[in-house]
Amino acid sequence: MKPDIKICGLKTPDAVDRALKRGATHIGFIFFEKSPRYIEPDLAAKLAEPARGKAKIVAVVVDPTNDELDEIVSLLKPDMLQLHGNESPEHVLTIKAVYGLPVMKALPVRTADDLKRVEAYIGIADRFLFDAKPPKGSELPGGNGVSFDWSLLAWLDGSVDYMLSGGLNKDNVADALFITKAPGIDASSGVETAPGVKSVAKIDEFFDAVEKANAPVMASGS
Ligand SMILES: O=C(O)c1ccccc1N[C@@H]1O[C@H](COP(=O)(O)O)[C@@H](O)[C@H]1O
Repeated sequence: MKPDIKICGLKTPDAVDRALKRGATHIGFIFFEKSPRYIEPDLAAKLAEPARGKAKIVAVVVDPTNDELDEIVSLLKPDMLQLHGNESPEHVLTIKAVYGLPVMKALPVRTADDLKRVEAYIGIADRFLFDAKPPKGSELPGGNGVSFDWSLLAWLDGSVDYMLSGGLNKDNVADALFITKAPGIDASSGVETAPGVKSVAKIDEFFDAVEKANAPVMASGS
């Protein structure tokens, strides 16, 4: 089945346009100030306009304060919040109750033990996003361009809805899909020429690779 595809960390109209034209189901904006992909909420709102009703608009936040969320939600009017910090299940519940938006909870993964944290969010998070643990010294909780051992996801109960992220690019996405059968995938630095600089050519190559991975295998004829 064709996975949902999220292109994250968008900052320009041409990158938004290309992601939409290629069939992105989700587009993400990063509201973490230390990130090279950080965008002001009012600019994100303008960029997101062409996506309304076509792709889900995702606000990516990290241990957000109420003031931050108030501003982002009122300006951007996202379809979904991606919580990419250490938000507890209780905090996720509160955020959902206050803003009435679905939440995708990001969890960092390095070992099978890391996936045990899923349980605490079942029935609370609407979806999970599994990302690699940040490398030592990185100031970013996500967007580091590193992958984890995808075979770990075989431990998951099939009912867990998630997006796979972490270093996905045109060269590895077919393997990632083959190994995980992920219901969603998320790419950011893998479609950039430099940190925070999206490339329409790389977005195209990424979608081409996903389409190729999903193409039905034709039986060899006569
Ligand atoms: O991209 C960022 O800078 C970022 C900052 C803070 C939280 C999350 C961030 N990005 C998320 O991480 C995944 C994986 O990124 P990558 O593909 O490994 O570069 C990305 O898709 C965002 O959802």
